[in-house]
Amino acid sequence: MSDATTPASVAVAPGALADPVARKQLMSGVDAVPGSSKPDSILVVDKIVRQFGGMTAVDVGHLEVQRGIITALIGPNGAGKTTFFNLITGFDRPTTAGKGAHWAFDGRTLDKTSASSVARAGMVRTFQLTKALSRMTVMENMMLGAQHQAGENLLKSVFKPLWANQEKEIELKAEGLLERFRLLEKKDDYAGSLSGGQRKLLEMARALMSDPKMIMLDEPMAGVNPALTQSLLGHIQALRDEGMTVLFVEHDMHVVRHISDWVAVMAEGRLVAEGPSDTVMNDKAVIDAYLGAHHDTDLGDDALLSDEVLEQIAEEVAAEEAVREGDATDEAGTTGTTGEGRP
Ligand SMILES: Nc1ncnc2c1ncn2[C@@H]1O[C@H](COP(=O)(O)OP(=O)(O)OP(=O)(O)O)[C@@H](O)[C@H]1O
Repeated sequence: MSDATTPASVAVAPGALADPVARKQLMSGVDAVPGSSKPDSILVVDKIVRQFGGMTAVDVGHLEVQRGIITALIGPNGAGKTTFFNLITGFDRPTTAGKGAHWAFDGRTLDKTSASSVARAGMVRTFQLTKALSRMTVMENMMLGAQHQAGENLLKSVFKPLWANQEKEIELKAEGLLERFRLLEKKDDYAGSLSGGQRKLLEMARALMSDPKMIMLDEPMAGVNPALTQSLLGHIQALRDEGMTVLFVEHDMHVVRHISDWVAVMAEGRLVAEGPSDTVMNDKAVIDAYLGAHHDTDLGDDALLSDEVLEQIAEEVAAEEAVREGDATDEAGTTGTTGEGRP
């Protein structure tokens, strides 16, 4: 848990955070430290640890997600982001289950809640199209997204005429969402025939069938061509502007910079930094987490390459050159060539 001062609790009115100034103002009182308290947290996570054999994939002490804004969860490969998503949505169990792990969504404890109950509570994640889903039509995929509504319940099937109206309603809702995501004319096509970007739109549309309060997107931009990127980003921002909370995992740092109101960073299973994107992406812990291993990682802004990092890279390059020169000199000594390798 952070030792940050708790900002005054503020109940955010739906839609109030469509205004960027309001969002900035709201988050300006929040300390940019891992585990900081938020004015109106929709998700609060405590002591979630997941070990695989002897390896700790996730070890998050405390994390709060602010309601009504876009939060990005970033971190290098293997940082534990997907495992963390799996844990809080009930698709996996923490090693600390029953031993201090606790998480609550919109005030409701989810520790022992199944994945479908988590979705019913209003926290819904997108899923990549599996082979089975690819063989279903776009509309069939949408109807699956509404599974917990009438029609799913076998008992109700006995009284079909009673809920047949609702089935029609669900279909209309699906059509409305498909129209919004420009997929309506594809509704009878196999989902597998969609482009990468259209699949992402379908994943989002399907998640919205259950009217979530928070949508969790796992790499929404992966495999999306530039033409659809802008449209996808616009859809994500529109959801936020309508009052939905968005939590997303993304590797594309340009995207993170562009749409995130807040960024949380994981490395080696832990939460290592938090804050507004411009602050976080200049944070030494973040730079170390990404650049420590991969100097060629694009963090979306050259400004991130601080003097310190540039100096470090320059030193490493100079050291490598010195080694190469040493090798060349050795070679010259044994073959009788000049330093430039010419006889
Ligand atoms: N089922 C599993 N069994 C064993 N190890 C696992 C399992 N799932 C994840 N891991 C390990 O846990 C660590 C965290 O993986 P995870 O996929 O959560 O990271 P990530 O941050 O989502 O990475 P990426 O950005 O590459 O998707 C990795 O070392 C991974 O190999």
